[in-house]
Amino acid sequence: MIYTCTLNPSVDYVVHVDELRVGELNRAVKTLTFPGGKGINVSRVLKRLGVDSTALGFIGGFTGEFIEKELGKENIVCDFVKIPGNTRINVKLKAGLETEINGQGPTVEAEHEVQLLEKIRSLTENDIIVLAGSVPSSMSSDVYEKICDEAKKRNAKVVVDTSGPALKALLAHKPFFAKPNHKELAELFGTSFQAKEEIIAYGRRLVEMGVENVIVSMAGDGAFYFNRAVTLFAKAPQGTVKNSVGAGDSMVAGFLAAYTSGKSLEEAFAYSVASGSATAFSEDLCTKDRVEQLVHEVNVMRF
Ligand SMILES: Nc1ncnc2c1ncn2[C@@H]1O[C@H](COP(=O)(O)OP(=O)(O)OP(=O)(O)O)[C@@H](O)[C@H]1O
Ligand SMILES: O=P(O)(O)OC[C@@]1(O)O[C@H](CO)[C@@H](O)[C@@H]1O
Repeated sequence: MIYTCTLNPSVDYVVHVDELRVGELNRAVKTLTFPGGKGINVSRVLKRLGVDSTALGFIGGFTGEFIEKELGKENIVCDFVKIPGNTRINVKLKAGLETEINGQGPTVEAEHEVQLLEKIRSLTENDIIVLAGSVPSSMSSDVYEKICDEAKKRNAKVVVDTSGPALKALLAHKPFFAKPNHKELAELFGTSFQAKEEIIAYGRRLVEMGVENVIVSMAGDGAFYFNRAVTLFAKAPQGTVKNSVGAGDSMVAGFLAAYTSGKSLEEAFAYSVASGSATAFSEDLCTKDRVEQLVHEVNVMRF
C-alpha cells in the first residue's frame, strides 16, 4: 500500500482575476476550491492513475471536513489525525502570473504527533510512505525524521517531497525517492545554478548521499532522473499552462504509479514528466487520459 503523509494540508482557493489592482477592490472572474497539500495531491493523482493509497496527516475544523468529504467522493481512503483548529486555506491567485499565499495552519500538539507515529508503526516492508509538504510551525522540525525512522525500521520505502531543512535532514536517512525542483536542489547546497551541468552534478550528489531514485524537476524545462547507474533527461511536453500548482506532486505520483506497476525506469520517468505536464495543462490535477496522451511526447535521453 502507498501512504501519503501531509502534515499541513490545505483547502486550495484558486482565484482568477483579469488584472490585479493592488490596494483596490478586485472582483474574481472565476473561483475554484480543491483539497490540497502535497501528499493529498499525490493521493489524488495516484487514484486518477488507478493506484490506491491512504492519506495520513492532520486535519481539523470546517476546512478539514471539506477535505475529507472531497477525498471521500474520489474514493480515497483517509486516516487523518483530527486536531482542533481549522486546516489552512491557501490562496492561489491567477492574474496572468501565478501568486500563492499559503496559510500557516493550525497548531499540532505533541499528543497528535504521537497518534500519527502510532499509525506509521503499522507500516510493513510492502509499503511506501510519501512525506510531502511543509512542516507546521507548531511542530518540531525533526518530525519527518521521526516518521522516517519508524518507517525504515519496518523496511517501508520512504519518498520525500519537501524543501529546506526538512529535506536536508531526510536525505541523511537515504530515502527511496526524492523529487526536489532545481531551486530546492540549489538551496540545499547553498548555491544557484547557471547551467544544466551544475544541476546534473548536484543531482548526482543526492545519489551519492544514498537516495536511490532522484528526480530534479525544472518546470517547463523538463526534468532529470538519477540513480547509481544512469542519468536521464526529458524535455517537458509543450502546451498551454493553466495551473502549475501540484505539477511536482503529480510527478511523484506518476513515477510511483508506473514504478509499482512494474514499468521500466525510463517508462516510469516518462510517465512522471507526462503527469507533471498534464497537471500544468489542466485547471485541477491531471487525468489518466491526458497523461497517456502526453507520455507519447516525452522523449527520455540517456546521458
Ligand atoms: N510550463 C510547463 N510546461 C510543461 N510542463 C510543465 C510546466 N511546468 C511544470 N511542468 C511539468 O511539471 C513538472 C514539475 O514542475 P515543477 O518543476 O514546477 O515542480 P514543482 O516546483 O515541484 O511544482 P509544485 O511545487 O507547484 O507542485 C515538470 O518537470 C514538467 O513535467
Ligand atoms: O506550504 P506547503 O506545504 O509547502 O505547500 C502547500 C501547497 O502549496 O502545495 C501544493 C502544491 O504542491 C498545494 O496543494 C498546497 O497549497
